[in-house]
Amino acid sequence: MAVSAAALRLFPSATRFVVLCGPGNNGGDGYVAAAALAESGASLAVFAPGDVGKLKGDAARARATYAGEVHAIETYEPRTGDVVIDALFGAGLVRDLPKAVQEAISRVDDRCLPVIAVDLPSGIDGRSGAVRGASFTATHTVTFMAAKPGHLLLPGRTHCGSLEVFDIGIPDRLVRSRAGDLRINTPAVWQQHARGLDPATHKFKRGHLVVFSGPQTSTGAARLSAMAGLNAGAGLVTLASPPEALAANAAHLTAVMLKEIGKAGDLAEWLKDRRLGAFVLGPGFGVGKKAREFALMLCGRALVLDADAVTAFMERRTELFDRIAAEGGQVVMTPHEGEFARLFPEIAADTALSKIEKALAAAKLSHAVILYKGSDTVVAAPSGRAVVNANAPPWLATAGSGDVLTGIIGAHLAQGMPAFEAAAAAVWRHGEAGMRAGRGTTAETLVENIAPLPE
Ligand SMILES: NC(=O)C1=CN([C@@H]2O[C@H](COP(=O)(O)OP(=O)(O)OC[C@H]3O[C@@H](n4cnc5c(N)ncnc54)[C@H](O)[C@@H]3O)[C@@H](O)[C@H]2O)[C@@H](O)CC1
Ligand SMILES: [K+]
Repeated sequence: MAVSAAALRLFPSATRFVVLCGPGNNGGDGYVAAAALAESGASLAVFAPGDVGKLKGDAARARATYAGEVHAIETYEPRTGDVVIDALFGAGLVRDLPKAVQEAISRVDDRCLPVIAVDLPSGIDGRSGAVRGASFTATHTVTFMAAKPGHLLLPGRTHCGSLEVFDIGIPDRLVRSRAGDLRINTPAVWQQHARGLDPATHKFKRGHLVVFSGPQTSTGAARLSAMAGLNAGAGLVTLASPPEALAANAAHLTAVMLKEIGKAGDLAEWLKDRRLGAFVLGPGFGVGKKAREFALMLCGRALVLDADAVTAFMERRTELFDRIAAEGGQVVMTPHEGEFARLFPEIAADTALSKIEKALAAAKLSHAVILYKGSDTVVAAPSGRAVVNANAPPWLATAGSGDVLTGIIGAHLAQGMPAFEAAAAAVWRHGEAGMRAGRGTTAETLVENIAPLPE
């Protein structure tokens, strides 16, 4: 009923609704929608692959509700004015689409016909968002109970069009028990921890964030993180700079403070100050021994390891993971796809795993919260909790955008948020900042558009 209502609402001027029904319960949903459309008086045609007699159980009962004729899918010739209702495969897709279905998809694509997908666009794997052989690209998708990973993870998300989640009366406790510790990243996930941050409080209580600068010729990335940290609410931000980059940094800083930290010895001395609440290491820092030394010294604190600080451990990751486990700090790592593959090559190469499962495996192995970046960023904790982010506009993919994100995480850690919530809230705020900054945003305008945490 929800599918037929969406079809009539979205395409009142359709000359014909074409319902494509598959061999399982997704097809069953299609027959129920077809019966409802027929009852409304709409012009209608139904096509199905293979032998309809094979339908079993609920799908067979659903088939019986539709009294009209069912044609072989091979005979479907798309016409201008058709609106396709794709009820071929949903949650039960287990392998690549059959040839006859792939051919029907390409005929529909050639005509650029609008498609309404039932549950998932056929061809999209609901668990991973992967395309199995081919897939419809829907204008609108009607799913039931809850969004599935395949609606949010790429490339699945780009095939769904607008997503409608229709409540079919399954109790929330059952949905939650099946979803486990997986959520869409909304403020509800971390707001409880954000509420504790009182903006009226003393600047030391709002947390002191330290960002490490790279050498003289690559200082910009760290300054972006530092500025983002300040705008995101850290009370104090200090840029820790090697001596040769002090002048370059000083020329560009006002509210952010500057401190000379050259060697590991300087850092060891400075770390005695427990008011230093959180640390950002990696943006523009340089890949090498110094990055490793600094990171290992910081594993017991609240720490974001990004970019070069992630890559630096490519061949010596056990050293880092063991230290994180031993020191028990609040550590967040923020790899993009390339960095993820460098640090977790065996996990990255496992094609059976979804992005969520990859992030969870990496979190477990590293003992850190993993923020696996992309337009479908996943944040995963060693405990098995995970969120998928969905508010990021595509124009966030701009130079320096990741450095801004890192700074926001740092600000949250400095204010005492636990690592998972700090990372999830930062991804969300970063997405919001991108929306506020609008198309054509640069990293600088992104920093200016970081809004206060929602109340
Ligand atoms: N609680 C639920 O599970 C609900 C399910 N519903 C509908 O039921 C659907 C899931 O039903 P099913 O589990 O029957 O799964 P599907 O209808 O998605 O497909 C399963 C059928 O297709 C076959 N199949 C899978 N991949 C194939 C491939 N590549 N080539 C050829 N055949 C293939 C399977 O052997 C099986 O016969 C959902 O997507 C949704 O539309 C809804 O009616 C609401 C409630
Ligand atoms: K479908």
